[in-house]
Amino acid sequence: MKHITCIEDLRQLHKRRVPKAFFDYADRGSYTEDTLRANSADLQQIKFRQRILVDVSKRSLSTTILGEPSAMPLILAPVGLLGMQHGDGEIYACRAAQAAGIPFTQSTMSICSIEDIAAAVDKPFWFQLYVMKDRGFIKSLIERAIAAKCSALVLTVDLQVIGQRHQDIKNGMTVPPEWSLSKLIDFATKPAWVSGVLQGKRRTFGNIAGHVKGTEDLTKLSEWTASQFDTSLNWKDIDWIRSIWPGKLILKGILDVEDAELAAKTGAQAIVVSNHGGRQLDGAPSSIEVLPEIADAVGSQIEIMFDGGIRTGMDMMRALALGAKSCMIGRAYAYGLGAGGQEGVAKAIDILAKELTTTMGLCGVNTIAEIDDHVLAV
Ligand SMILES: Cc1cc2nc3c(=O)[nH]c(=O)nc-3n(C[C@H](O)[C@H](O)[C@H](O)COP(=O)(O)O)c2cc1C
Ligand SMILES: CCCCCCC(=O)C(=O)O
Repeated sequence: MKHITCIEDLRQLHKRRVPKAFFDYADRGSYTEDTLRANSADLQQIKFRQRILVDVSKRSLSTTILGEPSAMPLILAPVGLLGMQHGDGEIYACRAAQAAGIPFTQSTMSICSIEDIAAAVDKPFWFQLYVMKDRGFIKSLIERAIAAKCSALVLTVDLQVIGQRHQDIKNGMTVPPEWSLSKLIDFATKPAWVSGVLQGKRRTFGNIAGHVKGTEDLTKLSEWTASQFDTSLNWKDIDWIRSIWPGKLILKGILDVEDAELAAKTGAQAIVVSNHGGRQLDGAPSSIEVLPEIADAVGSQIEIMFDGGIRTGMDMMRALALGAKSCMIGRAYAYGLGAGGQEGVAKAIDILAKELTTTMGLCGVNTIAEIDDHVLAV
């Protein structure tokens, strides 16, 4: 990893090492991908104010996230199928996050199960929930997260209806998955990836397989899962979740001020301003475009997390300056995982940390708490 200097280097290595279907699943977005592109493009347009001759010798990235100390204002976002980017990918990503002193969020749609991760790491991690029609199963999933001592529940609220990702269909990432000669050849040319995945604990959705009747079979499992996303999910369901989950609750996928105001009234501790990394509502604004108005409206009532398009520490600084208390990354660490397992995820975190600390120094700030819009050029 010596010559890897930025997240784009990890992306290129991921692309070489992981079969195209899984690389594209991580990399691409929904429909025209306008929102996917806008996430990064809008961040990059924001310019900093360079400040000089300020003593920046005592810079620190340390902060708190939901009242807990964190080495930096960064969280690994829930990313489905990490175990297909690298065998046991969820475990390696969680270990890298914990070694760096930041939270890791396990997706409902993980390959490793909640219990697999809990048995493999020392500290609590966060669990992300997709609410499915089978509420008995969802109740049992929340109870499993409680038993595993997960320290926050991230309820994703922007995937009741699934945005189509054209490239997944073209690559046969469908229900059931499609096989082709070119796909088999692609797999055959990635022996290190194949052996890593074969050595992994599981190769299907670990949280779901076997817990619901018939889902031991891969086709049935994927059909059941695809049919389970619940379009009837609404604000009243938050009360039901809160009646089962006693801990910290985060609502992820908010882009609208009115929704942020409703979220602040639910008793949740945080929201994530997010458009699901441009994978859902194509044509939605970039996350950074709506962050300032949401932060103005509810920032004093509820903790604000941000994601969408973060590829550099400079992007983190921009989001912090516009009202986020912390940032989540999805692709940036998924690229690291595909490129080099735990070491690759650690590299992604380290790249962002170094870029953020450098940017702070050149903008004349020493602490995360000092970052606000005075670091931006107007
Ligand atoms: C491959 C992939 C899978 C994802 N799976 C989930 C998921 O299971 N649950 C969820 O809430 N968000 C999921 N997301 C969205 C991320 O949590 C996050 O919102 C998004 O990646 C942020 O944008 P970024 O990738 O530009 O950092 C996924 C994102 C990617 C790239
Ligand atoms: C059947 C689609 C499930 C998608 C789950 C993972 C996810 O959120 C993503 O963005 O991909």
